This record gives sequence, structure tokens and C-alpha cells, in this order.
Amino acid sequence: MIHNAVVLRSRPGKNGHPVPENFRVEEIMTSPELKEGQVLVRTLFLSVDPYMRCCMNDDTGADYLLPWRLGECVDGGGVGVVEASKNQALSVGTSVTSFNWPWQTYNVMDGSLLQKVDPEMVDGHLSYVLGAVGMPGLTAVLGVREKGHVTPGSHQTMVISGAAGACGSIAGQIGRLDGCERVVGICGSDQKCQALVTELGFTAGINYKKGDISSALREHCPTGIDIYFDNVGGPISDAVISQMNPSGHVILCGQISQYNKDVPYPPPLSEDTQKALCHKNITRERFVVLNYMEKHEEGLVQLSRWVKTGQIKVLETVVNGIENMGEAFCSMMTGGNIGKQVVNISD
Ligand SMILES: NC(=O)C1=CN([C@@H]2O[C@H](COP(=O)(O)OP(=O)(O)OC[C@H]3O[C@@H](n4cnc5c(N)ncnc54)[C@H](OP(=O)(O)O)[C@@H]3O)[C@@H](O)[C@H]2O)C=CC1
Ligand SMILES: CCCCCC(=O)/C=C/[C@H]1[C@H](O)CC(=O)[C@@H]1CCCCCCC(=O)O
Repeated sequence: MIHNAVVLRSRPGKNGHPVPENFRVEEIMTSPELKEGQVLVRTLFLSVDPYMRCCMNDDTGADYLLPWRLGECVDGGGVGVVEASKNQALSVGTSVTSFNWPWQTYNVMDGSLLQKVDPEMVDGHLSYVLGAVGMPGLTAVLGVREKGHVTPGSHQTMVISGAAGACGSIAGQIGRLDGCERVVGICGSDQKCQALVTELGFTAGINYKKGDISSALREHCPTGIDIYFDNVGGPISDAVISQMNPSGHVILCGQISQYNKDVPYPPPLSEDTQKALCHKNITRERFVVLNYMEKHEEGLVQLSRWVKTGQIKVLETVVNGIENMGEAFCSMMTGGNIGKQVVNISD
């Protein structure tokens, strides 16, 4: 059968910004003949995520990430449905997911590399498997709970950068559910700030592209900052850390503002920020969701419950068509998304 695949055409280059032209869609031919254990899956949704920027480099800068190879089909989080099966555990019609889903409209895959999805868990929204009830949701809940030290009743203020994105939008809601008194999000537009407050229940939103972040933080965090869920790094994080209270906690989740720079992960901190962390005895521990595999199942059950009961609201930005994967990825890297960015490949 003939179907479509997205391959990496070129790398952004040293300190380069990704462009949709770094990707190319090709027609490929796959034999519909399945070997024992294999399944034919039709792709429903594909995920675009910030770590993929690192996979576009020759050297990803992180030991757990392999570089994508030029001219080859790229992969990431995906969800789809089994259309033909020679695997006893996966019957036709089963919904399945994987972290390593090739960017193709159809895939012949070894069934043992796929995880079954219960559509009930995601209230029928299979795209949530890539977002709120998937890796980004787990990053939020485990990041907050493993590294945040939220103590109900102690009047804590949590700040989240990248707050309107996949991880940030969920992390802020969990901060509120777990008992923070104030939850303040930093993001890149007034529309996003408004969504944080009116739809997601944040205390306030700060648009870092407008005005002075430091004075906005002073206004919205009058008792200082106790917990910082850091998705972006760079000058935004310098400004937040400078207003943190002694013995506070930085959850080092990601540093997207530095991903187009040729530096290892995590990127180096400014001298002032290093001093602030040290003098105020602030912890800043690296958090990687893949290091907590044993807590994923329980985390997904919790996220599913929150989503189904409406305690957590899910925001998504959906683009249609495999030919728009590169566009969707570049848009997400420059703030075009609100909530999780996914691409709908087929219905
Ligand atoms: N540690 C872990 O295990 C994991 C870490 N992560 C990390 O979490 C972070 C968020 O990921 P995810 O939720 O998937 O992505 P998002 O949905 O948040 O999308 C990325 C967002 O980053 C913001 N952004 C882009 N460039 C900049 C910049 N220069 N300065 C400030 N903000 C910027 C944009 O929003 P805006 O409009 O606000 O600029 C954009 O929407 C990333 O750093 C990612 O690497 C993700 C998953 C797992
Ligand atoms: C190098 C910068 C990475 C910054 C942090 C980040 O975004 C991490 C994301 C990973 C998260 O821990 C869970 C994931 O799914 C993300 C990457 C997973 C990649 C697995 C790919 C394994 C492989 O190399 O085949």
C-alpha cells in the first residue's frame, strides 16, 4: 500500500531556528503482509514536542535522546488504531500508542512496542493520550509532586513559565489543586494570560512579551515565590529566581528558550542566578519524567480522574494533515499553541 511519511530533510544548523522546510513528506510503499506479532496501525494523532528540536541536531545534548537521521522518517508520540493484526494481544479496532511512533499515515509495527489505550481513560478524546493524560500531564503531576514540596495551608506561591503550554497549563492547575495559595503563570500573549485565569483558575497571568516581568511578578507575588515550575529558562527564569523566597524549590522541567542554541542540557546559568540559588538555599533539581516509569500508571489514573471530573481543564491546538507536521512543530516552538499542540492525521 502507498502512504505518506515525513522525513528530516535538513538540520537547522548551529544555533539555527527550525523551519517547516527542514521536513519533507514522501510517498512510501509498505507491504500489507504482516509477520507474526505485527500489526498495521492507522495514525490518528501525532505529537510535536520541544525535545524534538534537540533530535534535529547531530548531537542532541541529552543522553536519553537519539538524533533523527537525515533522509529518514522521524518519530515521536503518536496514537492510532489497529487495522489489521497478527498479534494475539491486539485485535482490530484497538487504540494504541507509543513514544516512538513514526510520522506516517500508516505503520506496520511490532505489537510488543505498542501500549493499549482505554478510550474511557481519556473520556473518548484520544488526542489527550499525547497531552493531559499522557507524557506532558505526567510531567506536570510528577514534576510538582516529586520536586515541588507543595504544603497545603502554608500559603505558598507557585510560578509557572511556559504556563499556557501542554505541561505548564496542567502543572498550574495541579499546584492549585494541591494547595498553593497563589498560582501565577508566565506566557507569551494576552490571550493566553486570559485563558490561564478565566479557564484554568490561575491567580494571574503575566505576558513576558509586554512590560517588565520583574515588576509584574512583584505585583502578583507580593509574598515572594516559593515554587517555580521552569519550562523555559533564560532571562524569564533569572527574573523569577531573583524573587524567590529562601528555601524555595525550582522544578527544572525544561529550558525551551535555549533549545536553538548549541549548548548541552541543562544550559549554563548566569552568575547572578547561581549566587541567588546558593545564598537563598533554593533547590533546583533536574526532573525527567522518564525516570519515574514506576509512577506512570498511577499518575495516568489520577490525571484521567481529574480530567473526567472537570477538576482539570484541557486546552489543545489541533492542526490537520501529515503535510503540516513541520509547520505545527515550528509553530509550537514559537508559541503558536495554547495547550497541547497535536496534529490530526486521520479521523
Ligand atoms: N523534563 C521532562 O521530563 C519534560 C520536559 N518538558 C519540557 O517542558 C517544557 C514545555 O514543554 P511542552 O509543554 O511540551 O511545550 P509547550 O506546549 O509549552 O510549547 C512550547 C511553548 O514554549 C514557549 N516558548 C517558546 N520559546 C520561548 C522562549 N524563548 N521563551 C519563553 N517561552 C518560549 C511558547 O509559549 P509562549 O507563547 O508562552 O512563548 C510555546 O508555546 C519544554 O521545555 C520541554 O522541553 C516536556 C516534557 C517532559
Ligand atoms: C534535551 C532537552 C530535553 C529537555 C527536556 C525534555 O523536553 C524532555 C522530554 C522527554 C521527557 O522526559 C519524556 C519524553 O517523552 C521526552 C523525550 C523522550 C524521548 C524518548 C526517545 C527515546 C529515543 O531516543 O528513542
